[in-house]
Amino acid sequence: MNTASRLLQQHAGSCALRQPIRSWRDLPRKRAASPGHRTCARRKTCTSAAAGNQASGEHSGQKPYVVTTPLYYVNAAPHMGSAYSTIATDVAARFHRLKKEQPVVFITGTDEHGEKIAAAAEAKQVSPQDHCDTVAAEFKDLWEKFDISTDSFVRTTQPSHERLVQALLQRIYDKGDIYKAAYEGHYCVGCEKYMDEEEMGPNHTCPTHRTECKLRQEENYFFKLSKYQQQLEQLLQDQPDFVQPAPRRNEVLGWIKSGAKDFSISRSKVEWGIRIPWDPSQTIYVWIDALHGYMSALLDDNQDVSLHTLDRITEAGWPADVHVIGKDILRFHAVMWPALLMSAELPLPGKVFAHGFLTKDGHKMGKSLGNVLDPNVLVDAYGSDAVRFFFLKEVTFGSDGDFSEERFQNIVNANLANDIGNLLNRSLNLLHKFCDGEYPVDSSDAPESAVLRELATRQAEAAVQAYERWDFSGAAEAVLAISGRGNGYMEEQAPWGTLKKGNDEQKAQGRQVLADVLEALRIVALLISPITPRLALAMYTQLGFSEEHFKQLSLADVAWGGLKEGHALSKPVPVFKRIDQEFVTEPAAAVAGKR
Ligand SMILES: Nc1ncnc2c1ncn2[C@@H]1O[C@H](COP(=O)(O)OP(=O)(O)OP(=O)(O)O)[C@@H](O)[C@H]1O
Repeated sequence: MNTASRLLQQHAGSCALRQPIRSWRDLPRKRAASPGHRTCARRKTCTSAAAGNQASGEHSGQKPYVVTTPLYYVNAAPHMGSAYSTIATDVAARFHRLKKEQPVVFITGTDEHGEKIAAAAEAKQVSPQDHCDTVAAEFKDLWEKFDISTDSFVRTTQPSHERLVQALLQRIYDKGDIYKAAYEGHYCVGCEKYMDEEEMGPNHTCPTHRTECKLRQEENYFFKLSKYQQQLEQLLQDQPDFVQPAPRRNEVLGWIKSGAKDFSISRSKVEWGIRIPWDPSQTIYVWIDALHGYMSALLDDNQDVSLHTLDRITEAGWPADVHVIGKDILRFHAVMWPALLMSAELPLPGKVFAHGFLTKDGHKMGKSLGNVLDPNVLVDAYGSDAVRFFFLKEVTFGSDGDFSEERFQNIVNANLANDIGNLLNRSLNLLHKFCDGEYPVDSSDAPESAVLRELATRQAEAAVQAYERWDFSGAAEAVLAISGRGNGYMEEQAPWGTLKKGNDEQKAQGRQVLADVLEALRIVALLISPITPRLALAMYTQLGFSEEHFKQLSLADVAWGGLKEGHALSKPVPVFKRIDQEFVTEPAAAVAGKR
C-alpha cells in the first residue's frame, strides 16, 4: 500500500466517527440547506406538484430515486442544448415526485477543470476559478428561470468532489487497474479527448467541433478498461435497458464488442485539474473527474471524504437511477463510468438515457462552435412553460430536432393558449355566469361511460405510461387529446344555450357539461404539470385550489372525481397569454419538428 492510500485509510478511521457520511435519510433537512437548493427554482416559485414529498418524511427508510443531467462544461455560457437536457431531466424528476413512491434527488452541476477551461479563462484574463464561478452562476440563474427543481448543484471544483475523485481513483490504483504508459494519438481539445481513427473525419477533423485533432504524445496513467470488457458485455445483456433508447444500446454494445481499449485517465501537461493522488505531477483527465460528480453531488460541499466514505456511499443515495445525457457523451457514461465503478466495486447506475441533438442548420448546437440558440432570449420573451413545452412536445426524446420560432409560436398558441387556456377560460366564465362560480355536481357522479370521463381516464393512463418510458412528446400528446376532446364536446353540447334558455332538465345537462369539462381540465393540469409547472399551478388556482393543495398532489389524483359539489372556483383570468409578438431569435432553421 502506498503512502496516499495509507493516509486515506488512517483518515477514514479517524473521521468516520467524527463526521458521519451525509445520509439520504437526512434529506429533508439537508435539502433546505444545500447550495443547489438555495438557488433552485422551487424556493422562488414552488410550482412542483408533490414537491413536498421529501419534507413530509413519508419515505423514511427508502432509497431515493436519483436522476442526473450531464455536468455542463463551463467553457462558455449555457445554450438551448444544455437547457434541453436539464428541462427533460426536470420533467422526469417532477413525474417521479408525483408518483410518491420514493423521495427524489435531482442532480445537476458544472464540470470545471481541463485545458479548455484554462484557455477560456486566459482569453478573458481572469483566473480559472473566477471564470468557473461566473459561468456556474450563469447556469444556476438559467435553471431558476426555467423552474428547474434541482436538489443538488455540484461543482467539480468543490472540495468534497476533489476528495472523492482522489479517493476513488486511489482505490482503483491500489487494486492494480491503473498503469503508466506512453501514449500517442489525435486529441480534440473541443471534446477534451483522444479520438479513434474511425471517429474522425478527413484530415483528422473532429466531426463535432470541425477542428483538426492534433497529434500528441505524452506519458499518462491508463485504466485497464480491457479487463472489464466481458463484464460490460454482460451488463448490457443482463440489463437491456441499461442504455436507452435501443439504437444507443446497440451502438454501445458495438463499441464494447469491437474491443474495450484501455484509456488514459491523467494529463501531464494540464495544470487546471485535480492532482493524481499518488503522482501529483499529473492531473486527472477532466472527463474522469467529471463523472464522479454524480456521486459527490450526494455529499455535503465540505464533507471529508475517505475510502470509508466510498464504502458507505449507498447511504448517501448512490447509485443514480438514471443519467440523462446527450448522445455525444455516451461512451463516457455507458462504458467508462460503469467500468470504473466495477473496478472500485461500487454499485452501477440503473440506466443511461442518451437523447438527441438540437440542431441549427442541421448541425449540433454547441458551445465550441457557437452556433447556439440563447435560452435566456427565449425564456425572457416567452416564459419558461412555453419553451419547456415546445422542446419536449416537438422533439421526440431520443431523436434530433431543429428549432423554428414561427413553428414555436404556432404550437404554443394552438396548444397552450387555445386548446387548454381558452377552454378553461370559457368554461369558468360560464360557470360564474350560470352557477354562481360553484361547482354544480360531484364530478364522480358522472357515469364511467360519460364521454369525457372515459376519455380522460384512458388518456391519463396513456400519459403516465408515456412518461414512464421517457416519451415526453407522447405524454404531451396524450394530455392534449383530453383538452382537444373537451373543446369538441363544448362545441357539440353548446351549454351556453341550454343554460340560458333551456328547461330544468336541459339546464341540468348544461351544468353537467361544464362540470365534466372542468374536471377534465383539472386532470389535464395535473398530467401536464411535469412539463409546464407554472401553467398547471395557474390552472389549479383557477379551479379554486390552494398552492399548498397543488404541492401535495400525487398521480393518484388523476383519477376522475376531484371536483366536488359546492366547491368555489376562482374568477377566470387567462392562464396562458397568447404569443403575439415579433420573433426574438435570428431566422433559424426553417422547419422544426420530429425526425
Ligand atoms: N445541441 C445539443 N442538443 C441537445 N443537447 C445538447 C446539445 N449541446 C449540448 N447538449 C447537452 O449538453 C451535454 C454536453 O455538455 P457540454 O457542456 O459539453 O456542451 P456542448 O455545448 O456540447 O459543448 P461543446 O460545444 O464545447 O462540446 C450534452 O451531452 C447534452 O446533454
